[in-house]
Amino acid sequence: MPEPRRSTIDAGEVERFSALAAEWWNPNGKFRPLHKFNPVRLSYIRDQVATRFGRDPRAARPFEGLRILDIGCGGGLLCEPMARLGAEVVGADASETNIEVAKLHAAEGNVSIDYRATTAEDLADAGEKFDVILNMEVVEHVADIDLFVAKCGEMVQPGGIMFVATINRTLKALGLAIIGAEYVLRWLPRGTHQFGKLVRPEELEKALGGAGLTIIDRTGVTYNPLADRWTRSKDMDVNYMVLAEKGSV
Ligand SMILES: C[S@@+](CC[C@H](N)C(=O)[O-])C[C@H]1O[C@@H](n2cnc3c(N)ncnc32)[C@H](O)[C@@H]1O
Ligand SMILES: [Mg+2]
Repeated sequence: MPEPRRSTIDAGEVERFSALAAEWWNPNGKFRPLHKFNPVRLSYIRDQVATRFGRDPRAARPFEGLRILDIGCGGGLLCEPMARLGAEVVGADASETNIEVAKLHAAEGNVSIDYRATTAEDLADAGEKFDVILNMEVVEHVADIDLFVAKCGEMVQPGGIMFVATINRTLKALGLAIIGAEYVLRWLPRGTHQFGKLVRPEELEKALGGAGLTIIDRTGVTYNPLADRWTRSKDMDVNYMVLAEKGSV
């Protein structure tokens, strides 16, 4: 008998996000933290993509001609700005409800995005390729991180790049990102993050390496309570982002 096909879907996780789908575009709702992350992650993505692909970040549509996959796109908080920067965007999420919300919002704003309710494994197995993959706040919610990263890696064109944002598995992250954010400040619903599923940078690096990608940049993302703003920092103990590249040979 053939082995059952491995899947990246953790049904409980996908269900939890589907149940909150109406909240995606509410800047003060359950996804407020993602809205608050947007300025820092967008400026990082814009600057890195511009550098790696030789674009002028101040141009009106610097991402023209680039094909971008936003995997685990949720309501499309990153897909829309990517499309506005000129990219051809595929937004994919395992939750059909999220994709419905994302499609409606893009239609209201007249933004063109190819939204699909699917997984990384199905896209990769269909032979899809991208210049840039955004893998933001997803790896800590999948069932099989090595498979997920491997399938995303397969879809990166030689010379292409993948951004990964997640939360480190440290005691500081347990205190700030779980106890602080879910129980004390109530920024996120309780149970959003499970400590055991958080991802250490070296684990991510190993999974990326197995997928033929090398980390070329890394940054911490930390909260500044006085400014109520997230900024880049050297501290990768809690939230962090890495940029990985697939060699062009
Ligand atoms: C925390 S949200 C991040 C949304 C978006 N990337 C952002 O940062 O604004 C995680 C998303 O990943 C999706 N997801 C979870 N497991 C997935 C999988 N195996 N394949 C694709 N999407 C998945 C969930 O449905 C959810 O929308
Ligand atoms: Mg998360």
